[in-house]
Amino acid sequence: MARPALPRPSIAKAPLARGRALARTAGGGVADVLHPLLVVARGLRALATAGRRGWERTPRERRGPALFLGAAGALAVGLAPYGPLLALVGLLAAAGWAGRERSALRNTPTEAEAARLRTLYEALVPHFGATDDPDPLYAYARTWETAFEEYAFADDGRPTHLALRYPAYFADGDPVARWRVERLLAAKCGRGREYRFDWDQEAGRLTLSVQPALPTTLCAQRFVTAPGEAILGFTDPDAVRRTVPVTDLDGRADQHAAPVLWRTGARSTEPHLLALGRPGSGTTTLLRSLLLQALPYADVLVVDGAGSGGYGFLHGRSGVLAVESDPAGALAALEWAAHETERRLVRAHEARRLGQPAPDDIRRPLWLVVDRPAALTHLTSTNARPGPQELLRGPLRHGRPAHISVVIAEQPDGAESLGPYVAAATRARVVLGPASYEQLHRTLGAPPPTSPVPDTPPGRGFARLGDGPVYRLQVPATPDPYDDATSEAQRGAVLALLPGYAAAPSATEAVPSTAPPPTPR
Ligand SMILES: Nc1ncnc2c1ncn2[C@@H]1O[C@H](COP(=O)(O)OP(=O)(O)OP(=O)(O)O)[C@@H](O)[C@H]1O
Repeated sequence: MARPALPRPSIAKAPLARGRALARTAGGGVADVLHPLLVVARGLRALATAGRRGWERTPRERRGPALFLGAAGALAVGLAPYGPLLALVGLLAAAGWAGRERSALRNTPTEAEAARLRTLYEALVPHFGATDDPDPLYAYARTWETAFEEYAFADDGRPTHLALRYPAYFADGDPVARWRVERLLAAKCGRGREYRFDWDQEAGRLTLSVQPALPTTLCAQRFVTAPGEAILGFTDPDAVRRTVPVTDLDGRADQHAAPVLWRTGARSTEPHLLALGRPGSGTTTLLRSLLLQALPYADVLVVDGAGSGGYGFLHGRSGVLAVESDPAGALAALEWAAHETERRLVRAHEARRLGQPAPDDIRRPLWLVVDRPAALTHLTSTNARPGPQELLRGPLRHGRPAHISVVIAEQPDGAESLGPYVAAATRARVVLGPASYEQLHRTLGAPPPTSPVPDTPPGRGFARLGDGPVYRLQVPATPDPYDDATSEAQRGAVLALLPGYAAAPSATEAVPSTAPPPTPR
């Protein structure tokens, strides 16, 4: 990328160099005198940040008691003889320790570590250096100490933390320029790990840190959510403000996890969801998880375009209108959904005209869950009936006022054939499994917060709701209970969430298997 030319210095070089040396000596002296103060200030800042993070991570219901305990402790210290003085000394000691710990990030590196830092620095010169800068931060003639402020290494010698300064003229607002630097650092620091890059644009500082894997020990269960809320999966504790109590696969209860919550319904700004993932990445599992969460308060209609059979366990359950996995039935179900959307809109409109509340038969939410609609597109040409895309249009366009949520799962190569309408109407997005930076950026509309890695466990990916931030995501395990490979514990967990069988006549009969007339319910 063309870098803007820098203004040429207007003063002579020798006086400039002398002045710079003088400034450096004076700066060094002042830094020595102020060093203890700086350590304490840095420690105070670290303590404040840790306190804020701890507070954000504390579940709301525990904040009251925590506040009470804190206030009681402060009162006890205030009333004790010499209490405030001792507290101040303690605080300064703790700040000194925290500040000292932080500066330990910059211990003298071993020879191998120094070589690694030198390699990193030199690799960054083409990106951060500029030939017309008279005093460049990055140049082959200089050393890494000029730009690297903090670093830490794992036992295997690979960097786990790096904080560096970059020049003001680097285009840090340009995602492509940033991505080039991130890709380079991820490659040089060691592939196969997930790196997070925090660009402090105001200070011109970039921090790289290795991200721990998201826990994969959560399985389907009754989550504490409001009607209309669905948990897409779980993310980093510091990425969201809310936590929910969960029980993990080992049966350990009383834990809290950070959910990525998707709000559906009439007030949702992202009423429909699109999940993309390569085969085996876990999109069917995500859909199963969402269906089990929706069933307590909504009717669901499942269209299994690929005919995977992964939803068979839902057949006949209360609230399950139909599970269609053969192409003809799938198209008929989509046609029914299109008519049902119209019916709901007409009924809502009538009620509004008469000044009455919305009638009961349109209030119960309907979830239209479509797994791999692209597999159905070939039917359009042979049957001369509207194809899945056209049939999805009504529910996608009018779903919100009609209380209809559409959830679509597709493979990345099939997403192209879904057409622009589906892409425009699905503002809640999930990408599961391995995906390139470009794919993630294109699908989510924003760069991922961490460098993508080639090997991810099933159900691992990224999620974005509308214009919000991009979250790392791990979907809770929700296997097909009729699959032989499913463990007893997971089978029991899924079956426990299923509603009872629908009383005869089954609601399934509401969904005809041929092109239907509008069906009043
Ligand atoms: N969140 C998860 N936690 C644990 N295992 C998972 C998760 N998601 C998927 N799996 C496992 O990965 C495998 C593939 O999952 P799934 O069938 O959901 O993938 P898919 O993307 O729908 O692929 P396909 O289209 O091939 O069915 C299954 O064995 C499933 O149990």
